Amino acid sequence: ADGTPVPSPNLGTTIIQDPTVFKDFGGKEGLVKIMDDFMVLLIADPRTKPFFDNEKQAFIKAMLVEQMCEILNGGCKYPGRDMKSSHATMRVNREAFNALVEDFQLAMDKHNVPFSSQNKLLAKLAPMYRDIETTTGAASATLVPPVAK
Ligand code: HEM
Repeated sequence: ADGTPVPSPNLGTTIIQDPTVFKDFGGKEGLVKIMDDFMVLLIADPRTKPFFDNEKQAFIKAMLVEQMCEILNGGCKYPGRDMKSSHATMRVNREAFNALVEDFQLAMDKHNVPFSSQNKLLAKLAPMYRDIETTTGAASATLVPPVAK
């Protein structure tokens, strides 16, 4: 009733109300560019390459754009799955999670997103480790359990 958007149940967090943050990301166009560079970094990074060097990268990028756009109150509606179910078939550990966050910071730096706005978004993403980290052991992008031939 007060005009506050209702967060999507799959978003994993609440949205950022301050509209200057979305502007600092260059709007949706800016997010598309950031995710393009982010994916390049993820594939160049040996810690994350096994997860992203596959045919799903375009889909994942598109989902990330919608998710970040909605979190930044950019008028998008994230259509993807929740964080727990979309990462449940992998073994993501703390190292892999931190590597992804580092690479995302590099991508945001490259696009001159002010540090304060980077941190506002990162504060929303950081608690998602609870749903995304699936192991305290070795990381692996192999489906669990293995798919029978
Ligand atoms: C805060 C951190 C993260 C966010 C916000 C995030 C977000 C997302 C989103 C929105 C999707 C698409 C969901 C869907 O399928 O509908 C996805 C899928 C995926 N994510 Fe993440 N993710 C994060 C961390 C990670 C990490 C640390 C890894 C591995 C190192 C990872 C690997 C993947 C992979 C491989 C998929 C595709 C899964 C599939 O479709 O089979 N993600 N993620």
